[in-house]
Amino acid sequence: MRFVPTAIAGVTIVETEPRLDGRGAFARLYCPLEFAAAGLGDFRPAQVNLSRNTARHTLRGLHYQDPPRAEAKLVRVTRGRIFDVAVDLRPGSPTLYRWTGTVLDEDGLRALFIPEGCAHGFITLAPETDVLYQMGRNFEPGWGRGLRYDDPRLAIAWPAVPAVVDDKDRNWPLLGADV
Ligand SMILES: Cc1cn([C@H]2C[C@H](O)[C@@H](COP(=O)(O)OP(=O)(O)O[C@H]3O[C@@H](C)C(=O)[C@@H](O)[C@H]3O)O2)c(=O)[nH]c1=O
Repeated sequence: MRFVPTAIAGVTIVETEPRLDGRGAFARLYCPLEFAAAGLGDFRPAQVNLSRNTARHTLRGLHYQDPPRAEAKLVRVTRGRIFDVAVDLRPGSPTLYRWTGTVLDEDGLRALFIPEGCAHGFITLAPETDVLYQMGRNFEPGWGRGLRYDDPRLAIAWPAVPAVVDDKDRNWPLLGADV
């Protein structure tokens, strides 16, 4: 596996190194030892979730959880294509409130690791897009928090105008004027 850093410490593109043969390929997608060796901490997926998105330009996010329920996630696409975004919310971080984004598509061989303390969201770039998440923590209702995908203080350069957005995601609070 190859771990490619982004502009935000810990937010990491995880690439696989498939072994090809006459049948096709074999690829390792996750390994706790390799994650730890890459400096990503003790990421141990507790749940695996599927997000199925019917329409192109469906936007979900930006979602995070505060301590003590902060959660890391490893995100990949098994069908279709997304622009995947992480926002740094860690107090004291030199990249606080900065965002980074990358395209993930259905070859499934590239994933984005989002560490605890960062918000996450995506927009689909194709219809019928499936996003598979490995989550570092079990789902507990009531701990979910959000940022507005169109918050002018984040100024995320989404590659398309969102066509489908849940009311919940349209109504997260904007960041304060002091940010
Ligand atoms: C996140 C989650 C939701 N649910 C339920 C709650 C609700 O009834 C339904 C849909 O939940 P949501 O509206 O929160 O789904 P969604 O808006 O897709 O939430 C997801 O967005 C992306 C951007 C992420 O990063 C994920 O971690 C997650 O927050 O599924 C679970 O049962 N388990 C879970 O882990």
